[in-house]
Amino acid sequence: MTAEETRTLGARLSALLGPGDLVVLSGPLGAGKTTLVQGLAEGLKVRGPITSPTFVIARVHPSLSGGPALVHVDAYRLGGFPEVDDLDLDASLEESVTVVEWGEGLVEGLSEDRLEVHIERGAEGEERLVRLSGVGPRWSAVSLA
Ligand SMILES: Nc1ncnc2c1ncn2[C@@H]1O[C@H](COP(=O)(O)OP(=O)(O)OP(=O)(O)O)[C@@H](O)[C@H]1O
Ligand SMILES: [Mg+2]
Repeated sequence: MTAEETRTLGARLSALLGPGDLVVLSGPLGAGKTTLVQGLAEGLKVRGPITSPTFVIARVHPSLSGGPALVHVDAYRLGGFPEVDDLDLDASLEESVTVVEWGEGLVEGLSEDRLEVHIERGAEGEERLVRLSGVGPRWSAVSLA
């Protein structure tokens, strides 16, 4: 899968997402997490650009189409719970789609429901393995195939 195809996957996934949803992205450095968020942003029609934050850890991308905003968080530099709490993600959670890179083990407390997306690099250059799993009642009846 190319980076463009990862973006397309993100755009397709965005069709499943609405206000209140939490997406937790995991996978090693350079796996394609931010690339997938770029696709989500396209699909959600929010204001870009989606970048890998250097200093800013959470960025709000307002909708251009009257839909929910995208809150993009990169928790890579966050040390743990106190810092996550400082971001006040719960304040925007209900009306936004919240997507957290490196959020595993940090943000599960925000919501009983979450969509987990794990991206692994394959053996060759652009190869990627993407695993989706929904947690909680919100996702129990949603087909992710
Ligand atoms: N199939 C693919 N899917 C996604 N990215 C790919 C793919 N093939 C190649 N790439 C390239 O790999 C890089 C992925 O970078 P990206 O910033 O999306 O990763 P990341 O998981 O967010 O990294 P970080 O952990 O540093 O945040 C990009 O340069 C992208 O062009
Ligand atoms: Mg990234």
